[in-house]
Amino acid sequence: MNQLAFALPKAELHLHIEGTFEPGLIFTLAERNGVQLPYPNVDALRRAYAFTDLRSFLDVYYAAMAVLRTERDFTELADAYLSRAREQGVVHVEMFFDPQAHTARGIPFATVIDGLWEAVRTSEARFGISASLIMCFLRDQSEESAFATLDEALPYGDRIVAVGLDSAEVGHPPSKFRRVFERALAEGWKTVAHAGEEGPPAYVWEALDLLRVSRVDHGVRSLEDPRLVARLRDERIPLTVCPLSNVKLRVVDTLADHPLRRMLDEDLVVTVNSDDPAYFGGYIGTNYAQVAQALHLDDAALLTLARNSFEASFIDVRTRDAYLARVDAAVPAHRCR
Ligand code: HPA
Ligand SMILES: [Zn+2]
Repeated sequence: MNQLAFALPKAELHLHIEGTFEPGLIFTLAERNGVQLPYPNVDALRRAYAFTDLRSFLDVYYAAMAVLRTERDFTELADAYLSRAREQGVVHVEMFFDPQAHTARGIPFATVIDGLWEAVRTSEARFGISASLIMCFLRDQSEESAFATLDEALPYGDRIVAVGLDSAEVGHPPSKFRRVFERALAEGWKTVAHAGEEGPPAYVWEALDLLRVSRVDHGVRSLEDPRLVARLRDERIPLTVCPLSNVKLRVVDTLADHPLRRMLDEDLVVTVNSDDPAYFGGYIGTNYAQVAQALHLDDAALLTLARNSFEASFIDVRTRDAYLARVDAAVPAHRCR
């Protein structure tokens, strides 16, 4: 086992909290809330995890969320992630949540954000992890629905560090949400967006130019466009890459085919993250370890990935420097410098 992959202090920047929903907790909450799932038991649910693309995953991901009903449910979901994340070396997380996936089922926005906030607010003290929230808009929903969600979030503005864009990518370009993101920026939120996961490099350009994102989520298809690669490198725009996710959703055939090493060789500010770890076969330390093995990444490369995660984060400069010092202290100097 690659112990450094787990021991390195890391920031997790691409993590859907609803994607950390483990089968055991799904069925516990289904029973507690009296919700009938379309899967009779854990084994049947796990059999549905044979994904062929992003859409086939999202169908299961949204189905499981039907059991999340109370503030306590959301707190328990986030607590369970934070507890596992600590074991994987996470010291800072900026977690996505999908309010529209809940409000569309009649769960009040306040229930979602109050429940998550309880876990986020107490995370540093209980888990040694600084945590923040990124509110994502579902790109396969309308602009109008995104605006309504933004309005609901305004009273909670200081609990949200950025807005993002997720769900089914192809056919829903960033340009569809230009006006929503303009408003979010005017409200003082930073912006990020999933782009170049299944969608073309043109979507990454749109995310940069129209949504003014601080970083690109996934972005692996950027490599198809040399001008885009040059721009990402020159402007040091981070990419939050999720290797195990890319294999599970068939963005790449195997980890050995993953473009992460090429992205590092291109001097891109690339980070490694877990996306939806309950569904994709591993949390962040496992992503580091497996990609290191498949792509023959040495300790110096893992160190770069961990350092990049803090450079790419939204934490203030002084805290970031303190985290970077912890990263350097975790690596015996003779091993990679
Ligand atoms: O990997 C993803 N891509 C897009 N939307 C998502 N929502 C959860 N995970 C994902
Ligand atoms: Zn994602």
